[in-house]
Amino acid sequence: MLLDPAIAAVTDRIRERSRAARGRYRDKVARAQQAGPRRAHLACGNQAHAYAAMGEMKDTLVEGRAPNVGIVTAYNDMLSAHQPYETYPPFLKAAIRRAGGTAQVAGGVPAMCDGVTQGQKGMELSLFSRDVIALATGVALSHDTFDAALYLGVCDKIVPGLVMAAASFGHLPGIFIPAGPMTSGIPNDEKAKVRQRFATGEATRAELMAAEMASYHGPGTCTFYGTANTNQMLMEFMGLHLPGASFVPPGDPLREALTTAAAERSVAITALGNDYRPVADILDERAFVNGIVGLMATGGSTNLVLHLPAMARAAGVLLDLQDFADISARVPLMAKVYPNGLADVNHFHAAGGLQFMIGELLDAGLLHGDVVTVMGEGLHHYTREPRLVDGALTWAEGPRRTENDRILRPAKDPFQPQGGLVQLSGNLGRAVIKVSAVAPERHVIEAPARVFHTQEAVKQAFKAGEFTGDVVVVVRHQGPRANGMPELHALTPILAVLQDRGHKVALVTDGRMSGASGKVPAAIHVAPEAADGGPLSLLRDGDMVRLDARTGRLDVFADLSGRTPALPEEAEDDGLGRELFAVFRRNVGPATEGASAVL
Ligand SMILES: O=C(O)[C@H](O)[C@@H](O)[C@H](O)[C@H](O)COP(=O)(O)O
Ligand code: SF4
Repeated sequence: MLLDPAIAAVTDRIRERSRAARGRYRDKVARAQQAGPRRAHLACGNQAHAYAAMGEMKDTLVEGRAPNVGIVTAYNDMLSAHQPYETYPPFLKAAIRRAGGTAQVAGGVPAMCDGVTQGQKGMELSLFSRDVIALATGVALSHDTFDAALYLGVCDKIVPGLVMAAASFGHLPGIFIPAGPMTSGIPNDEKAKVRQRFATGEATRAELMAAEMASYHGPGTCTFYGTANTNQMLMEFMGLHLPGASFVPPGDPLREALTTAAAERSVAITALGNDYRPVADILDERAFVNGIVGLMATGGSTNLVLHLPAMARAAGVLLDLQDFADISARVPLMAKVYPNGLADVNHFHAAGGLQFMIGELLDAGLLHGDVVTVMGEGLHHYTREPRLVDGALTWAEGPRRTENDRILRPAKDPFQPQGGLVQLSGNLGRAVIKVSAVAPERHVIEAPARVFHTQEAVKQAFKAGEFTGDVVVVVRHQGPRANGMPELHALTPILAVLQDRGHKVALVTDGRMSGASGKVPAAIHVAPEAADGGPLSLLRDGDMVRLDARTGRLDVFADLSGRTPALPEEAEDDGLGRELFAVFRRNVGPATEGASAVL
């Protein structure tokens, strides 16, 4: 199928914009490749230290002919999605040994659960933790004894941080290994309703706790289509998972077979063999365009509008918000998974999932098919789904029709003709809004502003009954330089209550929202941020603000000239590590470029 002209034009524009940066990147990768097999240039002492504790693998390692695979793991018990990784390293090592290689845990990386820190002080470290993960992965791989890497990570900032590092070590082949989604609990929508009833005092704390525990009830990724599951989609659309690996639950025999297969594949695609697949050959402008197409077609998390530019820049690919806007304008919304609908990722997967979508989008010419992937040449590999036949893993032709058109639709008969994310611009700056989860009649909101500097202040105003009509809630000084750009998802229940009362409600912030945020229109990632003197800092209560997702405008109808910028209250260090991240706040770039302090 010929590539759609609009997708081709965006790709050409990115390729042209990135030409110099991508050239420098490819030169760097070539230098690393010329250094030859990764251990040939290490001194005896370096190698002795590296292998000292490797037991039966030691001789093979010293001999130096078998591929050595570095495992980078984001295991911890705090993220339900990462808890299954506890047992992965010995399992992977055994599989790699059977495949003729050796393996070492190169290092661990930190992982923050945004569900644990949501609405708490820790959330101010969340976005910066992505860069910390990239740095920690760099520390792990800097031992430089590896011919390939396996990346164990699923959630919000973990996959982006790992990809930033995998691209930086682009001479190494790399495969991302997921652990799979939690089995379905109570519907996400039911949980959200109990939260709203708790916010209005109609539900007890005991009822709320029971609903939360019935929603988040076991190992695996939370089942809403938030940032973590959007990451899983990206890893298939960009060719860094094995096909169909994303949504097989932990403990399923197919899960174990896919993990084994990824281990075996990592041995097969090193420079020591004859199917060398370095990450640098996979992560080019076409892979990132394919990722953005998947983001739009699935109505994925707004956080990827921050993460993808940082991931791409690590590979010498320069993305702009206009690239997202142009792809969103061309790609249909094919999936309705919470918060965009009532289904969860398990239902989505059962309806046909990513394999159905990739097939549809390839047939529609909306994806680059001629790409390099860890599975082989071409994205067509990702239209196939894994099966266990007589105990053996095989890939079969994936579904070519949806099993549930209330969850998943063909590209020719989508839920919406355009993607879920819209760029806004106007006299308040640039912003992003996720419209796939917002009712069409709420795509334009014009109302008086109420201006706040913290989420807590909004909650206090709600409790005091101060919201009695249409309102644009402005929460400023939440940008990367101000306090690390936290998610303000804890405001969702009270904003939804106001909306359900019949008020026109919108949120405008230089902060961000969760991938699980949904039905209330929110203009987020406003840049320039208030802490950088952006117009948000000049807003006052009562200013008339208009958020228009149809025309892509964000404006205030007031003369801001002559106003003095409002400064936030000085935040005090709180014993939760805030002071350790001052260097990130000082050096972080704008949200429009991915809000990174390292790239
Ligand atoms: O971007 C995301 O997907 C969110 O960061 C998500 O990972 C986070 O955990 C939410 O807070 C979960 O939703 P609740 O807070 O509503 O449980
Ligand atoms: S999806 Fe969010 S809440 Fe769930 S484990 Fe991952 S980070 Fe935590």
